[in-house]
Amino acid sequence: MDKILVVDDDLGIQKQLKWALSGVDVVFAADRPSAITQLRRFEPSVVTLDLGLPPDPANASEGLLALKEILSLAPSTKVIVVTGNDDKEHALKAIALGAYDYYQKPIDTDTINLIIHRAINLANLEHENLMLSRTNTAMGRIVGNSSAIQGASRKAEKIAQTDISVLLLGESGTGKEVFARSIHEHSARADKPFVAINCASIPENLLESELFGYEKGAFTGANKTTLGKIETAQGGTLFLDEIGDMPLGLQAKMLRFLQERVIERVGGRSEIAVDVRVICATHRDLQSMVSGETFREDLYYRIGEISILIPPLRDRDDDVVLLAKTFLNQYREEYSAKVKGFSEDALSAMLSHKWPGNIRELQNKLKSAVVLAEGSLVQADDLGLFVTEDETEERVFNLREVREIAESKAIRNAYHQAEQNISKAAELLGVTRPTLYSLIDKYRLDDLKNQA
Ligand SMILES: Nc1ncnc2c1ncn2[C@@H]1O[C@H](COP(=O)(O)OP(=O)(O)OP(=O)(O)O)[C@@H](O)[C@H]1O
Repeated sequence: MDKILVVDDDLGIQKQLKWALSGVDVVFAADRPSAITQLRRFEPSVVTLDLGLPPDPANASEGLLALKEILSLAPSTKVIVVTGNDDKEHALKAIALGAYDYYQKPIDTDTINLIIHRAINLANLEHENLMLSRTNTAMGRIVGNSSAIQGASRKAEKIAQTDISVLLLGESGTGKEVFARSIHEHSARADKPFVAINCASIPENLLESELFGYEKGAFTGANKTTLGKIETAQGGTLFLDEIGDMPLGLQAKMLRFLQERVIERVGGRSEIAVDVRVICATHRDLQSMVSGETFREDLYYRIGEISILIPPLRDRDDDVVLLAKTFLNQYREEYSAKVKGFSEDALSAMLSHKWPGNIRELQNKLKSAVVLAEGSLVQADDLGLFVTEDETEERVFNLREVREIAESKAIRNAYHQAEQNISKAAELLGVTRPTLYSLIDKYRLDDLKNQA
């Protein structure tokens, strides 16, 4: 239920508003300090604030101070100031300080009801927008909040508008194909084909005809002329996954295609012009392959006019929780399962696991957990993860560092357990909210601060 805080020392007005505001959870405060306590405790989306508060009810100073404190603690709160009959000056001052609206006494129930409900709607809308902008990166289908993934998506979004050849680098299962598709979908070629081919999964002798196509009679079994992947992508985007596994012989033919934008089918004699944008990906270290002469240097520079490093899951802060929730919802529907969320130990285990198989590993673990979970919460056990002692134990620098790592981890856990609510997280950790904020600053847990 929507919560509103009424700050007024007049008990008559408190009562009047309590009756007037049906369907809303109303809490009260009669002075500035208790208003701040209630704000911290209930986090109302809307506050009505009488500017004439004790100890100086004849003046607006205490009310204006309360307004400043409320907005600095919870800037998205919609504060409606209530002023004396002819006190327009202070009302305008309050608006200049960031109040959402003002209302002059005497209170007319219908009007104030309308103003309050409009403020509640706006606050809810802003909250929804904020949630959406957090879960969606610039590139739409890429789920993630961390600065690492946001940086990669911003780069991809800019590149999408051009025809530059892109090289996506990253470990297996980090989402290179997802990025390639997103770049295609955000490009002018979006309504043309996106054709993907994995160079590592096709036997060397078949890869050439798979890519370039073949003429009828080119080899035994070539009963009819067949287009290759490059031609099928005409006008669109060709995604060459695992380019590092392309045999050296074929690399030369690929280079010619990239330089001249023409191909010859296997067994063919004529050149065919193709207009495709090429995106390559690999988990290999192409630079050292170039040094070891297993990858052509000229091809390396041609495919990697711009490269984007897709970060491993372990470097994406709390994205693992966001992704896990997304996949949980997806699999729950797919398998008509009953699980609703994650237990504390499951969250903890997911946050400390290193995810060598990245997002694909997370998906696999979640699929079986959704099927195996007995209760309504997925447990660490269901994920095949175990809450281990801190994995950094083997490399201890000093006691300060140990404390810092342990505290950061505990803060992250509490924050997720409290569903991103800082006040609740502080309660779980047994510290005050300001102390938690200063710890977040101290340990540079910036992503938590941005979401708070
Ligand atoms: N940021 C993301 N948000 C949502 N789903 C994602 C994200 N990144 C990857 N996935 C999902 O994770 C799985 C693995 O991604 P993908 O196949 O793109 O990885 P990859 O890096 O190309 O792997 P490989 O190198 O093994 O081919 C896919 O099912 C994909 O849909």
